Amino acid sequence: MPFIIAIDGPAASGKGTIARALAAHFGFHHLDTGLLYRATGAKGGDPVLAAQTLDAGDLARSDLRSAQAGQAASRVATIPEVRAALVDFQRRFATREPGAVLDGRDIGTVICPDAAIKLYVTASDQVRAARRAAELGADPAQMLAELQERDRRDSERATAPLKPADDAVVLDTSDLTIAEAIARAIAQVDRARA
Ligand SMILES: Nc1ncnc2c1ncn2[C@@H]1O[C@H](COP(=O)(O)OP(=O)(O)OP(=O)(O)O)[C@@H](O)[C@H]1O
Ligand SMILES: Nc1ccn([C@@H]2O[C@H](COP(=O)(O)O)[C@@H](O)[C@H]2O)c(=O)n1
Repeated sequence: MPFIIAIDGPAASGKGTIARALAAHFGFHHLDTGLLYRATGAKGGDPVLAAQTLDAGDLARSDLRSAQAGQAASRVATIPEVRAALVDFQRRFATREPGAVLDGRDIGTVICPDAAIKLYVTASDQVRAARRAAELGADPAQMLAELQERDRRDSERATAPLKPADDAVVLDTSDLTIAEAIARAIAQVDRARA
């Protein structure tokens, strides 16, 4: 039975950083599910058709990490038919042996409700904006507005809104270095595997 690690949280909280590190540490597969929504938003045309026909080329586009791609992703992510088109791929990925780490917004609540361990990674708005601004070479105030708008849309949508699963472990990385955050996440997974 594959071991599933579900990681959710708001934008730029450090989910991807932790997910990649956990996958490397435990030898698991990693899926950044946000990339599916970013690619769907960037593809243009009918978003439902875009989600239904996503291919490897769409996911390899070089412009998916931009703030604009994040905004487009969060708009198409409010469409229930778009979300439905992406469920099977994510659930199939989660069955890969020996285990899988998926990070996103609804992994612990909708995609993998039976995951062995669920982490909800968060950080203060200011810290997240500063980190993303440094990463993209952008203005922190502009990043703050962008993240808050995206978080609001993600939290308020009717289908699969961003929220911690009832049984998620909350990991606030505001005052943690990357190494500290990863060490805490590894400790949580070790506990769940014991
Ligand atoms: N604990 C930390 N301390 C300092 N910087 C961090 C920490 N965790 C992550 N970062 C940095 O913050 C930025 C955002 O991290 P990351 O991409 O992992 O977030 P995310 O939650 O996956 O974002 P998104 O939801 O937009 O995909 C990256 O530049 C990353 O290197
Ligand atoms: N499971 C998920 C993952 C992502 N989204 C939406 O995509 C946007 C971009 O995600 P990033 O993780 O790359 O920032 C995000 O703002 C969500 O709108 C989602 O709905 N569900």
